[in-house]
Parts: sequence; C-alpha cells; structure tokens
Amino acid sequence: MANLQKSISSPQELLRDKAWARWTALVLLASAMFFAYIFVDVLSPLQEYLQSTKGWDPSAYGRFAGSETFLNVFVFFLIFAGIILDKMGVRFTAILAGAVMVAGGFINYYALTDSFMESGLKNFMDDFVNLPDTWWNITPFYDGMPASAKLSAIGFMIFGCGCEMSGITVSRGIVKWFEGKEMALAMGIEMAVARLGVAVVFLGSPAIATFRDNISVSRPIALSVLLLLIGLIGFIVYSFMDKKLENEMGSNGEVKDDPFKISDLKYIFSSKVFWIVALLCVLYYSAIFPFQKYANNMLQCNLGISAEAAGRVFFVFPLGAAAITPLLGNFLDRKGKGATMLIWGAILMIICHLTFAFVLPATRSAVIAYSAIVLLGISFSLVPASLWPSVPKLVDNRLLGSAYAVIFWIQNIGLYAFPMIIGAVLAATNPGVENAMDYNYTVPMLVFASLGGLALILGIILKALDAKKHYGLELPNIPSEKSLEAEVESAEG
Ligand SMILES: NCCCC[C@H](N)C(=O)NCC(=O)O
Repeated sequence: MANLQKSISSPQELLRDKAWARWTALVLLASAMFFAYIFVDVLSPLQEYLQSTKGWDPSAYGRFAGSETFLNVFVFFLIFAGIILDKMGVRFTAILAGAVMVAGGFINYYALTDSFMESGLKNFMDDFVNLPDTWWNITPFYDGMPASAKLSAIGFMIFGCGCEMSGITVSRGIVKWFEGKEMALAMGIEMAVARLGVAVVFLGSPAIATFRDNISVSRPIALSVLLLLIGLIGFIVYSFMDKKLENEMGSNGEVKDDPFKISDLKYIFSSKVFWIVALLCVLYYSAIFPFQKYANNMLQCNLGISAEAAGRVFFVFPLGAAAITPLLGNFLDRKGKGATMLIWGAILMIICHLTFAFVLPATRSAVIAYSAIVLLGISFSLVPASLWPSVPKLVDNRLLGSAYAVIFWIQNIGLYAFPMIIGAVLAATNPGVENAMDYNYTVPMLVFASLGGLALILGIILKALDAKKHYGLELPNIPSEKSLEAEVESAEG
C-alpha cells in the first residue's frame, strides 16, 4: 500500500533515468557495432595477400566485397529485419542479429582455412556453384571464381543481414534508453565508435595476417569472429537490462517509431525530395564504403609500400571521421547549414578521389596521400552528420520509419554494385597484371569521383529546393534563445 501511494504521488524512477545504466546500455550496444564494423573491413587491407595466397583476382575480390548486401537488396532482408524488429522488439532482434553475424562470420572464416581447401565442400563449390561471368549475372558467383571466394561470399552475405539488422536495432535501442536525454550525443558516439572499428582494422589486420612473417588471411578473420561472439554476449547482457526497463515501464516499454508499411511506399516514392536524398545517399556512400575495400591496395600500388604501411596511412580516415562527426553533429544542432554541409562533403570527396586518380600516381608522395585522406575523413564527417538528421525535416513523421528503411535499401544497392563494378573496371584496365602491387587505379578512382560529382549536383538541387520550399535544412535543430524569444513575441502579437 505504501509503495502504491509512493508510485502515485511521485513518478517512479526508471532504470534509464540512472546515468550509469543508460551509458552501460550504450556501451553494450556500441561495442557490438564496433565488432561488426571490424568484421566488415577485416579483409579490406589484405587484397594483396588474398590474391597471392588464395588466387582472388580483382573480379573475385569485388564480387566477395559486394556480397555483404546481396540478401538485403535482392531478398529484401533489410525490410524483413525492420518488420522483425517491430514485431519482436529490441531484445529478440539484437540477439538474432548478433547470432546471424557470428554464423556468417564463421562460414567466411572457414572458407579461408586449409581444412576447407581439402574438403569435399570445396569440390562442390568448384563443380556446382558456377554462373557465366557476364553482365546479366548479378550474383556474387561466377564460373572460375576461387571456391574460397564463393564460400566467403556466402558467409559475408549472411553476416551482412545480421549487420544491417544490428544497425537498425541498435538505433532503436538507443532511442529506448536516451529519448528525452542525450540522444543525439549517444547516436554520434555510437557512429564514432563504429568508425574506430574500421581504423583498428586498417592498423591491426595486416599486422596479424603477417605475424612472424607467416602470411595467413584466416588469422585476422578468426580473431574478428571471436569479437563478434563477444558482441553477441554483449547483446545477451543488454537483453537483461532491456527486460528490466520494460518491466518497469509496463506496456509502454517498447518505443515504437513508425514501422515499415508497404502502403507507405506510394507516399514516399511520389516525393521528389525523398528521391533527391535517397540518390544523394546511395551515390555518396557508394564512393565511400566500396572505396574502403580498395583503398589499401590503391595506396600500396601508388606509393609502392606494404599492406601494413598502407594500413597505417589509411587508418587516419576512419579515425578522423570518428573524431569530427560528433562535433559536426553538435554544429548542425546549434547552427544548422545541413544542405551546405552536404555540398562541401561532396566537393571534398571529388577533390580527394581526383587526387588519388592523377596526383598520387604522378608524385608518389606520402604527404599528399595523408592530406587527401584527412580531407576525405572530413567529408565523411560532413555528410553522415548532416544527411541522417535531415531526413525528419523532409519526410512526414508518420512515414519516417519506412523512409529510413527504403533509403537504407537503396543505399545497399550501391554498396552491392560498386565493389563489383570497381573490381571489373580494375581488371579491365589492367590486362595481364599478375602482381597485386602493380595495378593502375586511375580509372576506378575516376568512377568514385564521378559518383561524388553526381552527389554534388543533387546537393545543389536539394539546397535550391530547400530555399524554395523552406524544409529548414539550413536551420539549427535546437532553436537559439533569440529565435525562441522572437517566436514568443510574434505569438503574443
Ligand atoms: N555494412 C556497412 C555499411 C553500413 C551502412 C549503413 N546502412 C549506414 O548507412 N550506416 C550509417 C553510417 O554512416 O555508417
């Protein structure tokens, strides 16, 4: 009775009201994303060793790299992931996503071991998983692809389902714990921690692969599967906290943002501004994540350095992005200029990719390489920090959940296609090149620069449309005291 009286007279303090509890929840969720992003790029600095030890030429590597998003794009797994999250909640979906990542990661690891090379499964892959290597074959497999690359692609596409599912689940989890509190900061930190995972990979993966001068591409991937397992354990621990919070909150425990609805598609697809943002997103990200898959080898070829040395140059890119993204998020919250930030992000990206295409091969200068990579890191902070928070200003609140799901799906099409396109372009523009240190990357870099050019045009159109239709893209998210006073004054007449 005393308890009942207490709960009526003063609102009950929930677990999420305790700072230690919500920041612990963030640590558990962000750690899983950190380990996931480590796995995404664990093989990216090892292109040279994959070619020399496993026979993966640029086409095989490109098909493998694109396979991550195959099921998300063609089997609509990303959309199903959204529906599972809505129906089953954060706890179940997080554990499922973590388990799917571990399963996919383990298959990818097994494909690169000696045991696989001696197994019947390898012969099966060689004999039966074959499709013609022509333009209409959009699968990650083709006749003549090394069996290890085929099985790796299967593992990576399963992992990719878990990874995108984790991405949307972690965002929902952060909303659940931080709504009405430090939500933007928590999201910025989560994204920065994920970028740190990529930085760790570019430093650590080549060092682990060449440990004691004994080259093994399966060694770093074994370690990253172990990290995925720790991430899964983190999700399980998180689920106990989530359950406790939900019990405290009663039936209102699950924070529901708008779920994906097929019927929403007609409103979304008929919006001109939605298409501008979705295309800008796919063009920009297609010149970033697929570029990461080739960046190490591009630096090796242009600077004549080892995979380890190239990793040490490239690691400043995700590190810089991790450091600057939360600051730019804060700038956007207070000062605005979202559309301008998108335009500058695209301009910086074009400058960097053109530098990699023409200036770096001509000068072979490490200073120029570092400078371009730092600029690209700034670009990769400007665009994510302004793009994602701009969506709610452009799309009706009711359609927001569906809009994000569709933007991710369209983005995944680019993330699927461009690693393969770049692999094919690299192979076609370097006929007869046997050594993975001898590729000329000018044409692939021009493809990435063109994507930046198209993103820039869309950024300019978006800014013009914003000036005409007053979406508020250039306005701050947190109104200043002055503007609040002005609003109060005008309301009072
Ligand atoms: N699997 C790695 C790519 C994740 C893409 C994800 N849909 C996304 O856009 N995340 C936001 C970001 O800026 O990383």
